[in-house]
Amino acid sequence: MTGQKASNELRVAIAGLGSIGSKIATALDHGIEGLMLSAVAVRDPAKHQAYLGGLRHQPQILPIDQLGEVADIVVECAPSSQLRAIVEPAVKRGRSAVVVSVGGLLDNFDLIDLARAKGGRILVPTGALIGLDAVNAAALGTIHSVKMVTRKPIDGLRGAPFIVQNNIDIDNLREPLKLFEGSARDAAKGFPANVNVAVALSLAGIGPDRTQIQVWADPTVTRNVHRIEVEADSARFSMGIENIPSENPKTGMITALSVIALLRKQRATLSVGT
Ligand SMILES: NC(=O)C1=CN([C@@H]2O[C@H](COP(=O)(O)OP(=O)(O)OC[C@H]3O[C@@H](n4cnc5c(N)ncnc54)[C@H](OP(=O)(O)O)[C@@H]3O)[C@@H](O)[C@H]2O)C=CC1
Ligand SMILES: O=C([O-])CC(=O)C(=O)O
Repeated sequence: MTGQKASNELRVAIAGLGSIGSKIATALDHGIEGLMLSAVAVRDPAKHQAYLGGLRHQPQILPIDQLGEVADIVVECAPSSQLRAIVEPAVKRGRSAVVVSVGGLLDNFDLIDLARAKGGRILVPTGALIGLDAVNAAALGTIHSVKMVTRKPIDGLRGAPFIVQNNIDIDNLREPLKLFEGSARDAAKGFPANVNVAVALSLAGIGPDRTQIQVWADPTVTRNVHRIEVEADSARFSMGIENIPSENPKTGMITALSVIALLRKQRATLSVGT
C-alpha cells in the first residue's frame, strides 16, 4: 500500500536505514500522531528490500538529496560524511532537518545560516545523552564549565580515526585507558562516530571549544557511559547515562528513541519537557 498524506499530516523522510533510521521508520509506519513516513534514502536498496517490504505503507525510495522534495522533515541517520548532502537540499527548500550526526555540523556550520535564510530549521535531538534541556536553560545565564567523561567498551571504539592514526592497540587492554582529553571539537575529529553526544552538549551550552571531554576505552564496561558535570551561575548539576549498545556497538539504543520522541512532539497534543 502506498502511504497517502492526510490533509495536515507532516511528511517525514529518513536518510539511512541503519540502527537508528530503521527504528524511526518502523515507529512512523506503526503510527505517530500527525506524521507519516513519505520517503527513505539508502545506499543499497537491495539490502533493505525485505525490511521495506514489511512496512505497512511503502515510502518512496529516493536519492538523499531529493528527500526534501517530498518531506516537511528530513531525518539524517547516515554517516557524518553524508550530512551536507542530506541537510543542504532540505533546508534550501525551507524544510526541517533532524541531525543525529551532530559532530558533522561543526564542519558545516554555514548550513545554519542557509536554513535561517531559507526558512528551514536544524533540530538536534538529545540523542544518546540526557539533560540538554537543563544545559539550554543554564546557557541563558552563565555557564562556567562543562566537563564530560565518556567510557566505551572496545567494540564501541574500534576504527576511530584517533586510534588508527596514533596506532593505539585497544584490543588487548585489561584496564581502562584514557585515549583523549580536550575540546568537543577536537574529540569529534578524532572520534566522529563516538562523541556526537559531546557536540550536542556543546551546542546546547558553551560551544565546542570550551566543552571539555575525556574519552576512555574501558574493557570493564558493557555500556556506552557518559558522565557530565555542569557549573553555572544558576545551578550546578551532574548527569550520567549508561547506554545499552544497539546492533551498531557505537550507537546506544536510546538514540533512535530520542528522535522518535522529538518527532512525536511535533504534533502531540500534550508535550512534556523542553
Ligand atoms: N546524536 C547522537 O546521540 C548519536 C548519533 N549517532 C550517529 O548517528 C549516525 C547513524 O548511526 P547508526 O544508525 O548507528 O549508523 P549505521 O551504520 O547503523 O547506519 C548508517 C546508515 O547510513 C546508510 N548510508 C551510508 N551511506 C549512505 C548514503 N550515501 N546514502 C544513504 N544512506 C547511506 C547506511 O547504509 P547501508 O545500510 O547500506 O550500509 C546505513 O543504513 C552516525 O553518524 C552516528 O555516529 C550515533 C549515536 C548517537
Ligand atoms: O555519541 C555518540 O555518537 C554515541 C554514543 O556515545 C552513545 O550512543 O552512547
